[in-house]
Amino acid sequence: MSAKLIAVLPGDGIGPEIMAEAVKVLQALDLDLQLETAPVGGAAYEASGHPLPDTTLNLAKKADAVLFGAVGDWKYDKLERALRPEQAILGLRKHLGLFANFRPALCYEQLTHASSLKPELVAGLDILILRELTGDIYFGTPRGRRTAVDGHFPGAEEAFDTMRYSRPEIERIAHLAFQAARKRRGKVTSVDKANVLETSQLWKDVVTEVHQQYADVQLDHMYVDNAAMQLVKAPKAFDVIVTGNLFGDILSDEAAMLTGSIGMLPSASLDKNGKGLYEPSHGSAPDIAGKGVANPLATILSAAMMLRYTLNQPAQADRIEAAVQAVLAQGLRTGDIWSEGTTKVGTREMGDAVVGMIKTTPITKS
Ligand SMILES: NC(=O)c1ccc[n+]([C@@H]2O[C@H](COP(=O)([O-])OP(=O)(O)OC[C@H]3O[C@@H](n4cnc5c(N)ncnc54)[C@H](O)[C@@H]3O)[C@@H](O)[C@H]2O)c1
Ligand SMILES: CC(C)[C@H](C(=O)O)[C@@H](O)C(=O)O
Ligand SMILES: [Mg+2]
Repeated sequence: MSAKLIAVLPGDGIGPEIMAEAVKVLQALDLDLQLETAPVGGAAYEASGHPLPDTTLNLAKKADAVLFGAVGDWKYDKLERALRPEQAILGLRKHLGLFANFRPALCYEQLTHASSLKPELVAGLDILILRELTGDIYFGTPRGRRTAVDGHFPGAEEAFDTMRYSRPEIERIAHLAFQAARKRRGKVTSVDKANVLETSQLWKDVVTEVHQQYADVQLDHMYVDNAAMQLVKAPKAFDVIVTGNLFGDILSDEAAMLTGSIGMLPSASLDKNGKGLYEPSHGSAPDIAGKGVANPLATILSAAMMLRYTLNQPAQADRIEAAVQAVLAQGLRTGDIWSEGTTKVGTREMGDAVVGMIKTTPITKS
């Protein structure tokens, strides 16, 4: 069988630092992978004038899977929107049809005390946020600037975006949510703002209809403001949360803190055939970039998701996840998850420790 092609897109800020560690981990597994790196985001803009050059997009399309770091930097905030680094990840999601974003929030036993919540609230936490990724106000048109003709300030400059969802877009993500719940604890919470937004009312109606095909799964609906509150009040009451693009973006960052740090939250963004892009849920963290202190575990765990979901190597994914847990059990911590009595290490040391653990605990190939 020929080598699987992985597009490696490190990006900006801490992106190259965390990606180097994930690549080391993949190389430590005895797998037939061909890793090809390409610029993306601000790095690509500097090199070629566009955050998602055709060469990078074509590599991503051709590859069996994409491993993505992070993009963005404050210095690009004044660029016209189409040229900003964030358009690279939005463009990849759109062009590759990556509509289903799985963001599992797991609180590892060793990190119970790293969460900003009381340990008993997060101990054993295992929830899955399923975020719709190619619709909603992120991609709706029209959008832009204009002169207000009504409202509180007619004649004033105003900006507008369009929130939209179509029935099939909601149906396909709802099916995935119920199917995921079947393999877990059998409960889906659909999060919306149907008390105000028509988009959300359609979301709620369609999720309810699709639920009729999954009588064995429990379905609850929750408004997003309440969901934000319940996530910090009683996070373990959730199993699968399914929601739209904007609410999912916000709730997944909130859920990250239940696990100890945003540096722990991996993600998989899948198309209808299971092909995917894998990236940490966090951004390029310009405030700590270049210092060698970023937590590489979300990216390393994203590589594990890639092995499980797209490359059909579940045993190798297990191996990475077990190595991460073993390293945490040894007491190694990057600054974001450090607590009294543990050992603070940098990005590279953390990656080296995971690689070392993988090499000393080999398993049979899947
Ligand atoms: N998918 C992506 O590429 C992606 C995702 C989110 C934000 N961004 C972009 O990243 C830039 C910075 O955004 P932001 O500051 O709002 O969010 P961020 O996620 O980059 O950082 C938020 C906070 O979390 C910390 N943090 C993030 N990742 C960390 C890690 N691995 N280890 C330790 N600490 C970590 C940062 O230091 C910062 O204090 C912006 O340009 C934004 O648009 C990109
Ligand atoms: C960088 C930005 C476009 C992106 C999003 O909003 O989807 C990020 O916050 C994420 O969560 O992946
Ligand atoms: Mg986000």
